[in-house]
Amino acid sequence: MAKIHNLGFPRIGKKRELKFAVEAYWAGSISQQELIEIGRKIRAENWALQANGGIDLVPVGDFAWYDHVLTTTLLLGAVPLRHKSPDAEPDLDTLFRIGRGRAPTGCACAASEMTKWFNSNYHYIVPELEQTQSFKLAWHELFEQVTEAQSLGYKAKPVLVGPVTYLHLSKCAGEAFDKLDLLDRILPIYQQVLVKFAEQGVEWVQIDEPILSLELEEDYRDALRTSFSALNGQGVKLLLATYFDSVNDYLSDIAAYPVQGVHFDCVAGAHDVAALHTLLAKDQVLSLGVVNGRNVWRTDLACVFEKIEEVAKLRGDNLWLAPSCSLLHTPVDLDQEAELDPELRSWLAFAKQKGEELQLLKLALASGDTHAILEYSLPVKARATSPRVNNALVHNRVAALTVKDGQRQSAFTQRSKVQAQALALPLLPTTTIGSFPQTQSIRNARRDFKAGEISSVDYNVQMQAEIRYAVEEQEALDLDVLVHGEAERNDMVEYFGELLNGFAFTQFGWVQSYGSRCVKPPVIWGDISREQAMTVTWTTYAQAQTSKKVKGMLTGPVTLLFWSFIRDDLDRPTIANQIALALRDEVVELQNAGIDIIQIDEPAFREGMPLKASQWQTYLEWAAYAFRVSASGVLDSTQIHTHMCYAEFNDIISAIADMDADVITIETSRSNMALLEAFEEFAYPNQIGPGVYDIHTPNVPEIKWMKALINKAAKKVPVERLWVNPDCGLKTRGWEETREALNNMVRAAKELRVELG
Ligand SMILES: Nc1nc2c(c(=O)[nH]1)N[C@@H](CNc1ccc(C(=O)N[C@@H](CCC(=O)N[C@@H](CCC(=O)N[C@@H](CCC(=O)O)C(=O)O)C(=O)O)C(=O)O)cc1)CN2
Ligand code: MET
Ligand SMILES: [Zn+2]
Repeated sequence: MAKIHNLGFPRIGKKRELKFAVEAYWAGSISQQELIEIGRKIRAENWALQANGGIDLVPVGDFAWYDHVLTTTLLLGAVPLRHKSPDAEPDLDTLFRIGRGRAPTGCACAASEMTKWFNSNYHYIVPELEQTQSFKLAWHELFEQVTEAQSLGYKAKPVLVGPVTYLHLSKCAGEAFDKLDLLDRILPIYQQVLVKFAEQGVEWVQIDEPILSLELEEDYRDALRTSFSALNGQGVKLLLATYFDSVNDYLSDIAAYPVQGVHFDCVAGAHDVAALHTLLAKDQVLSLGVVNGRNVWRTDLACVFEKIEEVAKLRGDNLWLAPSCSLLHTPVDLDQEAELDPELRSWLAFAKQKGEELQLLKLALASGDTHAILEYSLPVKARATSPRVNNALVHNRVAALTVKDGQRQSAFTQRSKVQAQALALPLLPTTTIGSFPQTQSIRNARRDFKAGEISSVDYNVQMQAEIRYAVEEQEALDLDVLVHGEAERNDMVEYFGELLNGFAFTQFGWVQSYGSRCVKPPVIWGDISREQAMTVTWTTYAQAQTSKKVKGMLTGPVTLLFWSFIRDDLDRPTIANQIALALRDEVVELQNAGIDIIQIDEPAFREGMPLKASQWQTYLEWAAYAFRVSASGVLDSTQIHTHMCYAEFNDIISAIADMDADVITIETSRSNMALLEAFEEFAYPNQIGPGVYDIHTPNVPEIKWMKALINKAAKKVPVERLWVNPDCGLKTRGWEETREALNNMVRAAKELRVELG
C-alpha cells in the first residue's frame, strides 16, 4: 500500500508561538531554556498533527529557530569568521547573530545577507564560504530532534538541504572562486550525519536538491552525481526530493543516481506520472507530490486519483504520496478560521488538511472505493462554476485591454520635462520608500479595532495622528518628497487584499517570511475589482498637512499577485490585469485628488520570474504590461515611481525599463551600488533612486558613507537623474534610529548638491 509523507511542516506554530517566543528571548523576557522548551512543544504538536492525520513518515529537521539554510550552515560548521566565538562550538546565540546581527550574548556585527528561497516569499540566510573553508559537524540538535520524534513514537525521516543546493545558494565570502571546489570538503560531513542517523535507527533520509528545477550548468550536474555516489551506502536509504518545477531535463541523470527513492513535484512541474514510474527501478520509491504545497486550495482528489491509479497498482508499496514541496509555505490549520465564509472555507485546505487529503487518497487507492474522495472533491467542482467567483464586468474589462492601455500619454523624455517644471525639485531629491515605524501603539490600536474594542472613528483619529506625526517628522528632517507613512496598513499586500473584491483574508493564515517575521497572504479566490477608493483619504489627509509634495503609495499588480495565495483556475497574466485595472482607477483618483507623485511598489517583480530562464521572456512581458496598465491612466505631469528590493537586476534590466516608471527606487546599499552596473550598461533611460542605506539593521549610517555611495552612483548614472533614499521601507525600525539615519541622509544629499551641482 502507498505510504504518505511530508517534506516539511510549517515551523511557526498554530498561533505563531515560535515568533513570539524567539522575540521574547531576544528581548530578554524569557530564558534560553524556556525558548528551547517552546520549540520542543511546537515540534511535538506538529508531529502529532501530521501523524493523527495519517502521515506515515514525519519530517525532522524542518524545524528551525530562524531559517533551515542557516541551520545547515551550523550543522556544517561554516560559521562566518565575524560571528565565531573564539573557542566555543556554535550555539543558539551564534545562530541568531548570523541571522540578525545580534543575540542576547556576544557582540553585535553585520548579519549575513538574506535572500529569496527560489521563487517564494520565504527568505533564507545566504551562507558565506571562504575559498579555504573547512567544515566540521558542529550542530547536534538535529540528532536530538530525531530522538525526540522517535521517543514520541513517530517514524522520523530527517530532512537535509542537499550539499549541491547548499553550495549553489552560498556566496563566496572574499574573492570569487568555484564554489563546487568545496564539494569534496562538504561531503564527508554529510556522510558523518548519515552514519549518525543510521546509528539512531533512521531508515529514510530526505535530501532536498531543489536546484534540479533550475536550468543547470554541466558542472552542477556532475556535482550532483558525485554527491549521490558519496552519500549512498552510509546505512540509510536516500530519498532525493526535487520541487518547485519539473525536472524533466534531468530525468536520465536522476535515474542514474544511486538513491533509493525520488520525489517529484507533480503540481508545479509538468511531470508524466507513468513515465516517472518507468524511469525508476521497481525497487526504488517513487514519491509523487500531488497536493499543492504552495497554496491553500482544497485538492481535487478525484482528479488526482484518476491520474495515479494505474501507477499505484503497478508500484504498490514503492509509491509514496506527499505534498508537492514542504508545507513551510502554507498556513497551519484551517480549523482555526471560525470567521471565514463557509462556502469559501469549503474550497480551502491548510497544512493540516493537506495531510488529511493524502490520507483520503491513500485509503481510496488501497480499497478502490472512491466515494469519500468524490464527495471531498465536490466543493472544488462547485467553485469552478460559482457566480461568486466569476464577474462578467471584470472579464469584459480585461478582454478589452489594448496595447494603448499600457502606454503613458507621452514618452519619458517629454513628460519628464513637464514633471520637472511642475514639481520643482532640487538636484538629488530626497525621499523615503513609504512606511515609517509600525510602533506597538499602532499595532495595538489595530488589534483593538479589529476586536471591536475601539470604534472606527477612534481608530481613524489615531491613524490620522500617526500620519500627522510622520509628516511633521519629515518636514523637520527637510526631506523633499514626503509620504504618509503607511500607519493604517497591517501589511502592504494584506491591506489591499482586505479592500478589493475577489480577495479573502484569514485570521491566522500566517506564513514565515524571514526569521521571526511572518506575513498573512490574502487569498485571491475570485475576479478582482475595486469597490471603493483605498488610499485616497489617508493620502490627501497627509497632503493637507504640508506644502511639500506627498507621494501616494500603492502596491503593484505583480506583487499583489505573488504575495497572495493565487487562485489556480485562472492564468496569472489575466489575474494581474484584473488587479492592474483596479489599481489604475485608484491611481487616477489619487491624481484627481491632487496627488502629483504616485509610487506603485513592485518588490515581487523579480521573484515572480519562473525558475527556468527559458520562460522568463513571456513572464517579463505580461508582468511589465500589467504594471503599465496600473500606471498609465494619468497625465504626463503625474510622476509615477516604482520600488523594488531583493532583486538581482542584471537579468531583467530591459524589462524594468519596459515598465516605464518615471522613477525607480531600488535596494543597492548592501551590494555597494554594484547593482547599478546593470543600469549603466543598459543605459537605463529614466530616473533612479539607488538605496543609500540598509534598513534591515538598526545601525545609523554615516554621512560620509552615504556620500561615497551617491558619488559612486553618480559615476554610473547622470546626477540629474538620481534620487536619494533608503533601500526600503522603515516599518520594522524604531523612530529614534530612523530620525538619525534620515537626518544623515538629507545632510549627505545637501552637501553633494553643492559639490556636484
Ligand atoms: N506581504 C509581504 N511580503 C514581504 C514584505 C512585506 O512587507 N509584505 N516584505 C519583505 C519581507 N519583510 C517583512 C517585513 C516585516 C514583516 C512583519 O513585520 N510582519 C509582522 C506582521 C505584520 C502584520 O500583519 N501586523 C499586524 C499585526 C498582527 C499582530 O501580530 N497582532 C498582534 C497584536 C499586535 C502586536 O503585538 O504586534 C495580535 O493579533 O496578537 C498589524 O499591523 O495589524 C510580524 O511578523 O510581526 C514581514 C515581512 C518581503 N516580503
Ligand atoms: C518590501 S517593499 C516595501 C515598500 C513599502 N512601500 C514600504 O515602504 O514598506
Ligand atoms: Zn522594499
